[in-house]
Amino acid sequence: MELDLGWVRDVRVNLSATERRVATLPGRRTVKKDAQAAWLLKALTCIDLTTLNGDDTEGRVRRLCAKAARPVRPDLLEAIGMTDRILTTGAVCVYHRFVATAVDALKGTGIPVAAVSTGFPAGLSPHHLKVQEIKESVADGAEEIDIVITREHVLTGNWQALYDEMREYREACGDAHVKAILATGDIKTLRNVARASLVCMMAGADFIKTSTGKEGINATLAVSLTMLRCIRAYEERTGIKVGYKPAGGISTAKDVLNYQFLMKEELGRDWLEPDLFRIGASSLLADIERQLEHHVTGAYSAFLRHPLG
Ligand SMILES: O=C[C@H](O)COP(=O)(O)O
Repeated sequence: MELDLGWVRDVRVNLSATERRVATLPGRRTVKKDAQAAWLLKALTCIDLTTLNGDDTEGRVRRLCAKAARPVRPDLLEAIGMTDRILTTGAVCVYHRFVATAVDALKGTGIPVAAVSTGFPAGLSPHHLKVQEIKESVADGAEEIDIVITREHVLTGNWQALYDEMREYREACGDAHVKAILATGDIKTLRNVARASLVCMMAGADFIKTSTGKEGINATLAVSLTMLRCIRAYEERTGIKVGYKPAGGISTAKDVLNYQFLMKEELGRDWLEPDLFRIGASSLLADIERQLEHHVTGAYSAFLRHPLG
């Protein structure tokens, strides 16, 4: 849609109400036993299994892809009666450099590759290079592109520049889905988070995503509540369902359940599926597998028994 500056400027966020709402969530909601295993298996299908490190190698990316295709040990799946289901993570997320490797490693699995393009994580490369990077990631086979916005546009209130940038990224993605990373830890206020969320959705983002995982503060429940309310408002006004991806620091089964509860309460059942919900995480899968093992055997295993990449 066109940029609706009036809507962007009118947005307000009540900080204390937001904090109160999310503070009560972990105490109010809990799931146990079989229900917990089911929620965790659902969470697993929404993970963008991620490696975004300076020391990434083709070998690590291939190992991560193998894990994405078979995320839970076969004996555990058998014990919980899930052997007839094809369970995979939602995507594998890598730097542009490793897109072709991941596409090759995931051939035949149906798992899409997500690329962090546009000069991730700071997003301060020259604009034409960022657009070019998106095009090259798509040409290498990425079906999803995670772009990073220019935080300066938000911090200076230049909503038109943010909108134009996002529109160009959207266009460069072609048929690939685009997730807009707001880097919420950098843009300081919940009001900025809400405004940036709206602008990115107006400019065509398929998903809005909290963080790169590299900011000082990454995904939080308060930021998530703010972004989910914007997604809800956007759907009410346009009929378009935009997806949500919290990312960065979500590493335990307990964490992810809280995000799932929030999604269900705020947006409903549709937003618990991978087409509208992704979790950007590098180590969460290991804890989910540990919890599933505990569910089956009654004992916790050490993290070293759950290598990812
Ligand atoms: O988008 C994904 C994040 O970079 C992963 O962050 P994490 O390593 O804290 O799980």
